[in-house]
Amino acid sequence: MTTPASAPAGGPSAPLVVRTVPVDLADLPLLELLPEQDPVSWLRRGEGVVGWGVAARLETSGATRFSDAVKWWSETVARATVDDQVGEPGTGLVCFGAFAFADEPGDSVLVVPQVIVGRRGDRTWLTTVSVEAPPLTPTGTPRPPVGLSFSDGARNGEEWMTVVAEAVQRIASGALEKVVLARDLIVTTDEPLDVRWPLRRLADQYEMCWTFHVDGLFGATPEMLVRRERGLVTSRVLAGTIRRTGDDDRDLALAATLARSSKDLEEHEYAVRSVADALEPHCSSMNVPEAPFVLHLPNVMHLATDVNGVVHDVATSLELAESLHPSAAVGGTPTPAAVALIAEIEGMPRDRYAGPVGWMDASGDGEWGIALRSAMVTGSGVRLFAGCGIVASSDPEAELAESQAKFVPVRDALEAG
Ligand SMILES: C=C(O[C@@H]1C=C(C(=O)O)C=C[C@H]1O)C(=O)O
Repeated sequence: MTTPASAPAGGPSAPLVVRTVPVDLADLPLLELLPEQDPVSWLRRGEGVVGWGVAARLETSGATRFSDAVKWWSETVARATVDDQVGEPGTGLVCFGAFAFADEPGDSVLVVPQVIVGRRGDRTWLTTVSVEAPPLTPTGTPRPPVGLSFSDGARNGEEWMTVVAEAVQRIASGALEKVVLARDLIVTTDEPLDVRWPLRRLADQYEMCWTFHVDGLFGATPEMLVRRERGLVTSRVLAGTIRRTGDDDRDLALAATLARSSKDLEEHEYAVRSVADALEPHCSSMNVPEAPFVLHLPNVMHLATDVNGVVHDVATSLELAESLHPSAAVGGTPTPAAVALIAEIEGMPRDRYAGPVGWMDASGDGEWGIALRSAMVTGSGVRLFAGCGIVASSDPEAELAESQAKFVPVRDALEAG
C-alpha cells in the first residue's frame, strides 16, 4: 500500500525544481543548521547530508515496500528539473528513507527535504527543492529533554532471558544456527522530544558511527548495510560483541579475546557469508577479508568486516539494501527460519528498528545503514531498541548485559546536561 504526498506548494504531480550550489560554511557542524521542524540527518565525522522541510514524501508498507520506493523514486527523479553545480554523490536530488524490518507490521517512508546541506571532504553544498535558498545560520541550542522516565518495553529482563533460552534450545534442536533477538525500553518525557538534542550528543560521542534521523527514527549506527558510490559497493558487517570496561588496558586484552572467541567468530562468519552471498550476483569482483578486525566504540567492541565489490548491474543502493536485508547481523541463519522465530518468540513489533535507514541520490548512489543503537520518537516519548545474536553457546544473562550496553548510546544521549 503506498500513499504518495508531494510538495504542498506544487500539488501531487508537480515536478521538483532542484538546484545545488557550493557554499562556504567554514567548519560549522551541519547539525547546527537544523530547525526543530522536520529535520533529517545522516552524518559521520562531520561529513554527510542533513536537511529539513518536506518537498515530497512516500509512505509504504508490506512486502513491496522496497520496490514501491524504488519505483516512486525513479518517477520522482524523471520528473525533476535539476541544476547541479557540484556533481558529487549526494548532490542534486536526494531522498532520505527508513524501512520497516518486517513485511508486517510497520510502515516505511521516503522523504525529499526542501533544503539539503551536504559535506564531503572540503566541499560543502546547498540543495534546494522547489524553494528559495534559506540563510544558512546556526539555529541555537536544542531544548533538553524534560522529565525522563524509563520503563520496560514488551518484556522485562527476566522474561527476555527466557526467550533467549528458548532460542538456544531451538538452535540446539537443529532448527536454525543463529537468531538475533531484540528488546525495547520505553522512555516517557514531560514535553515532546527535540530530536536535535540526542542527535548532537550522538554525533559527538559516536564519531565512528553514522548519526541518523528520518521521520522520528534516530540513532548512531556502527553498521553500514550498503554504500554504493560510482560503481563501488561496500558493506560493513558487524557481529560478535564485547562490552567495554572503561579501563583501556583491560579493553585491549578483551579485544584480543574477542578476536579469538570461537562463539563470536562463528556468529561473525554467518553474518559475513549472508552479505557476501547477497551481493555476489550484483558484482563483477569482490573482496571478502578472511579475518575480521575489532571496531572500538565507546560502549562496546565488535568484530567487523568490510566487504567491497564492483557493481556490474544497474541496481540502485536501495535495491542492493533490499537484497541484503535482513542480513544475519539482525535476522539470523538461515534467514527464513530466523525471521519466523523472531516473529514467533520476540514478542514485540520491531517496526523500523534494524531496518535500512539512509539516503539515495538521483543516480542511485547512496548509503543505507542498519537502524541499530536507535530509537523511535512516539507521541509521549521514545522507544529504544537493542538486540543480540544468539547461537548455540549463548548465555541468556550475558546477552541481557550485552543488550543493556547497546541501549547506552541513545539512553545517554537523552540525558540533559
Ligand atoms: C542487533 C544489534 O546489533 C547487532 C548484533 C551484534 C551481536 O550480536 O554481536 C553486533 C552488531 C550488530 O550487528 C543491535 O545493536 O541492536
